[in-house]
Amino acid sequence: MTTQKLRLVVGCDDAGYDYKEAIRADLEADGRVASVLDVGVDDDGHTPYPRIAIEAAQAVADGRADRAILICGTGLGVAISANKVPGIRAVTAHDSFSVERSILSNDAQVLCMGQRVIGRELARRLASEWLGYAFDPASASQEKVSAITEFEQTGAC
Ligand SMILES: O=C[C@H](O)[C@H](O)COP(=O)(O)O
Repeated sequence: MTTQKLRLVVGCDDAGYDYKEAIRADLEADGRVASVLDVGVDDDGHTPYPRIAIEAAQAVADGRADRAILICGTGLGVAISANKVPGIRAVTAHDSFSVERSILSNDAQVLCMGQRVIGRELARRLASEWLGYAFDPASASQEKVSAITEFEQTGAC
């Protein structure tokens, strides 16, 4: 369980707008959430997904937010884009177990989902479940997450 309220970012392209809006409303009403920064798009937005995903990931990497949820058609393009920001671990996950392990195994700060892939209510439920997990830096997974960071920073691991 998370113990401190999370500062979140949400973002999408036009293919993910409806789910982003629904999830943002859920997050804003959730007592586990301290704040929600919406980096777009809005209801007539056509910003390409890489720009939205990178802006959201930079907010996390800069320490302005703790985590982000990104929605596009598949959840793939936003994950690829977010992962280009140093320090970011973004995953695409559409099932409960993967969402859990994205935090507990991978300490991933960014969850990506696809509006053209899963149902709206499942996406909302997964977002809620995701909020409830916290990575344990004392766990055996820390060493593996650290190896990712080491490679990113030094080119070796
Ligand atoms: O990963 C990309 C997303 O699914 C995006 O919403 C759609 O991208 P496309 O228009 O290039 O297919």
